[in-house]
Amino acid sequence: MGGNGVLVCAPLECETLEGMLAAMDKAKAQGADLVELRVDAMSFGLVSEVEELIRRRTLPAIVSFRLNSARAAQKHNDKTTCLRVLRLALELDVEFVEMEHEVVSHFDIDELMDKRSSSKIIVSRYLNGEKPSKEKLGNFIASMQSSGADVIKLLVEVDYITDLAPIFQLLTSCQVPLIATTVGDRGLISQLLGPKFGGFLAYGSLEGAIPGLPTLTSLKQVYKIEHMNADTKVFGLISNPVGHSKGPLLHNPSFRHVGFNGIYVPMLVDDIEEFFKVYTSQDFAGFSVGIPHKEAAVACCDEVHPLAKSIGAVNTIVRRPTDGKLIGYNTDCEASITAIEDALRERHAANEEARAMDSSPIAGKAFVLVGAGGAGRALAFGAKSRGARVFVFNRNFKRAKALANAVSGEAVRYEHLDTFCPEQGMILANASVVGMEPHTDKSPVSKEVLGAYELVFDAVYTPRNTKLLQEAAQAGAVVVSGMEMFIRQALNQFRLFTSGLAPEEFMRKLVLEQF
Ligand SMILES: O=C1C[C@@](O)(C(=O)O)C[C@@H](O)[C@@H]1O
Repeated sequence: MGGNGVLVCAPLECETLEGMLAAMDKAKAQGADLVELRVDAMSFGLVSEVEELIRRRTLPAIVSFRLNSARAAQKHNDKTTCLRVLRLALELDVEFVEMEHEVVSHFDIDELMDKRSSSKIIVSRYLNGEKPSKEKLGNFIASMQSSGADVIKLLVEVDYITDLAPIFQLLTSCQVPLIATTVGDRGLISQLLGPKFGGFLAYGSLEGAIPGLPTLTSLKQVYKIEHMNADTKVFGLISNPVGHSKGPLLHNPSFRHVGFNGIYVPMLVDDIEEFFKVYTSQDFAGFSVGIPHKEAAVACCDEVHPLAKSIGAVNTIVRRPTDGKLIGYNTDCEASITAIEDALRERHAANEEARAMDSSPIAGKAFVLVGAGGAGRALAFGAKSRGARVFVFNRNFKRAKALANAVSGEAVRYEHLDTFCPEQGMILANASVVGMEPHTDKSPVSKEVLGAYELVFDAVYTPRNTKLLQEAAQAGAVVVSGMEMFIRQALNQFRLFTSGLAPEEFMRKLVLEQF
């Protein structure tokens, strides 16, 4: 158990007794404080197997026998068996016994309550297909509370991250210990932020076992939720997809390194405008913005920094503590352009043809940009500000044209990308998602034309060495990984999040050693 009293619980669903015991040992090794034994998952013939499981448990346990699930219907589990198992668990004095509100009657609950000595009773309810308003959830809680439960649990299916807001409000206000857990990828932050809002426990899965749940190792090592308290400021990456981001691995340890009480979580957001309508509290203090929301983010801000405004894309938002206003910035532009400049300067210095340090090594060069989304806009404006001639390629030609016009550049049809070679020594920058995990066998540009480029940059950073960069290196170009842009944009973002702190050496070391 951590400093805030929050328990980390691993739900285990194995068919065999030995499987359950092995999974329990694993959960223990990965830092779980307790396990939820979903005994309805076991294909046991005898209740004696459950008895053995409980007796041989190596961690405190919740014994749960769900009847209200698709699996229960398949396995013909019935209420009589369920009650037998729960009675047995109480007789064996297991730490927690969980029963479903919609299955077990008040009469059953009373009977089971009478049986227990020190076990705590969790009464749970599964809500699917209903949009969970705060009122609705509150009503369920009130009726569950009247059963005399020690702990109440809500299992909610969420379609959008905004569905979690009423759950956070309830966690804060509920008078009885409350567990709120969710089903679906959009619910991930309910477990990561639960402890901040007063949740009784957080669920973590064994490596990769349950989609939508954080892993036990990430709860323990990345988020360290045991340190979280009501004052912890929430930061997050608003993106879709979001799972590829290394942001949580970078920002969370860095917050701890500088002693800043913050947590940085992935936020799988479908509609950014709706997101900011719902999450208005000062608890949600700052955001990174990723694909595909960077352009739409501009309109969500109350104030936008002039650079971000001219680019038309925001990748960083800070909620101003004094008045709650959302202020938008762009840290991608300087990050990507300085990464390219530094690599060229290094190359020129090595070749002893160094130019005057005060002019950009990009000045006057042909800058070929692939992708006209948020990241592409930042690169195009950055290149233009350094005096480059910008050529924009984008699958949607209209967007390519609009961006090219904005930077006095030229839009070229996407079909010509593989043969485009007006001169030698150009710079190529990929700002599209082509080549990003899981599509690592793809490259936006064929290798035959790469010899025309002096430098190739890829904004994709997962993987660090994309197919494009591998082929560019083979063709003799200087290559700059998106990881360099990632770290630089994150450093400035971190300064904005924390009002000036940025442990550069620490953050660079993390990226080098752990990613
Ligand atoms: O483009 C990126 C990458 C990012 O989306 C991420 O993957 O963590 C975070 C954003 O701030 C940044 O602009």
